[in-house]
Amino acid sequence: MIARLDEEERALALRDLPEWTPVQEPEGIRRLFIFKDFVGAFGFMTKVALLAERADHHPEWSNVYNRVDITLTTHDAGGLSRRDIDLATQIDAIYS
Ligand SMILES: C[C@H](O)[C@H](O)[C@H]1CNC2=NC(N)=NC(=O)C2=N1
Repeated sequence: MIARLDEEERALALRDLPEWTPVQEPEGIRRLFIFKDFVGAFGFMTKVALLAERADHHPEWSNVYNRVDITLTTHDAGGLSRRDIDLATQIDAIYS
């Protein structure tokens, strides 16, 4: 069972993820990614999907044309966990 981060752990982890915004219901973090066009957005989604499957940790996301809106939360923990932080870090690396 993966643990939900407490307030202090969450604050510390989010220092290194300045582009991600804390959200509630579900408790998690959210970031909007913008691309030149749909091909850019979908190529990014393909890479994230492979990462997510490898980590057995999956994003809640939506795509409209060149925009990808991602929320990371851990259903098994009922909130934000280390898995979300790890996946967000990997997603940022793909985007940059
Ligand atoms: C059985 C499987 O390992 C679990 O359901 C995994 C899969 N992917 C998951 N993804 C996310 N975001 N949260 C989870 O709790 C989760 N659990």
